[in-house]
Amino acid sequence: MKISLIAHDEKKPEIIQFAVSYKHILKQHDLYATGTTGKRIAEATGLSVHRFKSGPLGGDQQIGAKIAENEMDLVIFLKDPLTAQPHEPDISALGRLSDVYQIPLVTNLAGAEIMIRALDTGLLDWREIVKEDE
Ligand SMILES: O=C(CO)COP(=O)(O)O
Repeated sequence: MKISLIAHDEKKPEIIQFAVSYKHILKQHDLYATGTTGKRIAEATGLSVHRFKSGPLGGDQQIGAKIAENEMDLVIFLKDPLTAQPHEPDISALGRLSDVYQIPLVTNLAGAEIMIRALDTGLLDWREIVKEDE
Protein backbone atom coordinates (compact mmCIF):
# COMPACT_ATOMS: atom_id res chain seq x y z
CA MET A 1 0.00 0.00 0.00
CA LYS A 2 1.05 3.57 -0.59
CA ILE A 3 0.83 5.52 2.65
CA SER A 4 1.35 9.24 3.18
CA LEU A 5 2.55 10.53 6.52
CA ILE A 6 2.16 14.23 7.26
CA ALA A 7 2.35 16.24 10.47
CA HIS A 8 2.20 19.90 11.32
CA ASP A 9 5.11 21.18 13.39
CA GLU A 10 3.42 20.81 16.78
CA LYS A 11 2.57 17.21 15.88
CA LYS A 12 5.99 16.16 14.59
CA PRO A 13 6.95 14.47 17.89
CA GLU A 14 3.71 12.45 17.73
CA ILE A 15 4.22 11.24 14.18
CA ILE A 16 7.81 10.30 14.89
CA GLN A 17 6.74 8.32 17.95
CA PHE A 18 4.02 6.73 15.83
CA ALA A 19 6.47 5.78 13.06
CA VAL A 20 8.93 4.30 15.55
CA SER A 21 6.17 2.33 17.28
CA TYR A 22 4.73 0.94 14.05
CA LYS A 23 7.93 0.61 12.06
CA HIS A 24 7.33 -3.14 11.79
CA ILE A 25 4.11 -2.45 9.88
CA LEU A 26 5.19 0.65 7.98
CA LYS A 27 8.27 -1.07 6.56
CA GLN A 28 6.00 -3.41 4.58
CA HIS A 29 4.56 -0.47 2.61
CA ASP A 30 5.60 2.36 0.30
CA LEU A 31 5.93 5.48 2.40
CA TYR A 32 5.45 9.06 1.24
CA ALA A 33 5.57 12.29 3.22
CA THR A 34 5.73 16.03 3.04
CA GLY A 35 9.30 17.31 3.17
CA THR A 36 10.11 17.96 6.80
CA THR A 37 7.91 15.19 8.16
CA GLY A 38 9.57 12.69 5.84
CA LYS A 39 13.05 13.82 6.77
CA ARG A 40 12.34 13.49 10.48
CA ILE A 41 10.70 10.07 10.11
CA ALA A 42 13.54 8.74 7.96
CA GLU A 43 16.13 9.98 10.47
CA ALA A 44 14.28 8.51 13.44
CA THR A 45 13.40 5.11 11.94
CA GLY A 46 15.79 4.44 9.08
CA LEU A 47 12.73 3.75 6.90
CA SER A 48 12.83 4.73 3.24
CA VAL A 49 10.40 7.61 2.69
CA HIS A 50 9.67 9.33 -0.61
CA ARG A 51 9.63 13.02 0.25
CA PHE A 52 7.51 15.59 -1.50
CA LYS A 53 7.93 19.33 -0.98
CA SER A 54 7.32 20.80 2.43
CA GLY A 55 3.64 21.43 3.13
CA PRO A 56 3.70 25.22 2.82
CA LEU A 57 5.62 24.87 -0.47
CA GLY A 58 3.12 22.52 -2.15
CA GLY A 59 3.64 19.12 -0.54
CA ASP A 60 -0.03 18.70 0.41
CA GLN A 61 -0.98 19.44 -3.18
CA GLN A 62 1.50 16.89 -4.50
CA ILE A 63 -0.06 14.23 -2.29
CA GLY A 64 -3.50 15.37 -3.45
CA ALA A 65 -2.36 14.84 -7.04
CA LYS A 66 -1.35 11.26 -6.19
CA ILE A 67 -4.83 10.68 -4.77
CA ALA A 68 -6.43 12.05 -7.94
CA GLU A 69 -4.30 9.62 -9.96
CA ASN A 70 -5.31 6.68 -7.71
CA GLU A 71 -1.72 6.35 -6.53
CA MET A 72 -2.27 6.81 -2.81
CA ASP A 73 -4.07 4.35 -0.52
CA LEU A 74 -4.02 5.97 2.91
CA VAL A 75 -3.20 9.37 4.39
CA ILE A 76 -2.16 9.78 8.00
CA PHE A 77 -2.09 13.52 8.61
CA LEU A 78 -1.59 14.71 12.17
CA LYS A 79 -3.04 18.19 12.01
CA ASP A 80 -2.46 20.95 14.55
CA PRO A 81 -5.92 22.34 15.25
CA LEU A 82 -4.60 25.21 17.37
CA THR A 83 -2.26 26.95 14.96
CA ALA A 84 -3.22 28.83 11.78
CA GLN A 85 -1.43 27.46 8.72
CA PRO A 86 -0.47 29.75 5.82
CA HIS A 87 -1.33 26.98 3.35
CA GLU A 88 -4.77 26.15 4.77
CA PRO A 89 -6.34 26.07 1.26
CA ASP A 90 -3.89 23.31 0.27
CA ILE A 91 -4.74 21.33 3.41
CA SER A 92 -8.46 21.66 2.69
CA ALA A 93 -7.88 20.58 -0.90
CA LEU A 94 -6.12 17.42 0.26
CA GLY A 95 -9.05 16.59 2.51
CA ARG A 96 -11.49 17.27 -0.27
CA LEU A 97 -9.71 14.99 -2.74
CA SER A 98 -9.60 12.23 -0.11
CA ASP A 99 -13.38 12.51 0.10
CA VAL A 100 -13.83 12.67 -3.67
CA TYR A 101 -11.80 9.49 -4.21
CA GLN A 102 -12.71 7.61 -1.00
CA ILE A 103 -9.17 7.51 0.30
CA PRO A 104 -8.96 6.86 4.05
CA LEU A 105 -7.66 9.98 5.82
CA VAL A 106 -7.07 10.23 9.55
CA THR A 107 -6.11 13.52 11.15
CA ASN A 108 -5.19 12.64 14.72
CA LEU A 109 -3.18 10.07 16.60
CA ALA A 110 -6.20 8.15 17.89
CA GLY A 111 -7.41 7.61 14.32
CA ALA A 112 -3.90 6.79 13.14
CA GLU A 113 -3.56 4.02 15.73
CA ILE A 114 -6.80 2.41 14.60
CA MET A 115 -6.02 2.81 10.91
CA ILE A 116 -2.54 1.27 11.08
CA ARG A 117 -3.93 -1.76 12.90
CA ALA A 118 -6.77 -1.97 10.37
CA LEU A 119 -4.22 -1.85 7.58
CA ASP A 120 -2.21 -4.62 9.20
CA THR A 121 -5.21 -6.90 9.51
CA GLY A 122 -6.15 -6.45 5.85
CA LEU A 123 -9.09 -4.09 6.22
CA LEU A 124 -7.72 -1.86 3.46
CA ASP A 125 -7.16 -4.68 0.98
CA TRP A 126 -10.18 -3.45 -1.00
CA ARG A 127 -7.89 -0.74 -2.31
CA GLU A 128 -6.04 -3.36 -4.38
CA ILE A 129 -9.34 -4.38 -5.99
CA VAL A 130 -10.18 -0.75 -6.80
CA LYS A 131 -6.80 -0.38 -8.46
CA GLU A 132 -7.19 -3.58 -10.49
CA ASP A 133 -10.55 -2.32 -11.81
CA GLU A 134 -9.05 0.93 -13.14
O1 LIG B 1 2.68 21.62 6.51
C1 LIG B 1 2.57 20.42 6.41
C2 LIG B 1 1.29 19.81 6.04
O2 LIG B 1 0.29 20.74 5.75
C3 LIG B 1 3.71 19.53 6.69
O3 LIG B 1 4.83 19.92 5.97
P1 LIG B 1 6.28 19.48 6.46
O4 LIG B 1 6.26 18.00 6.62
O5 LIG B 1 7.23 19.90 5.39
O6 LIG B 1 6.52 20.19 7.77
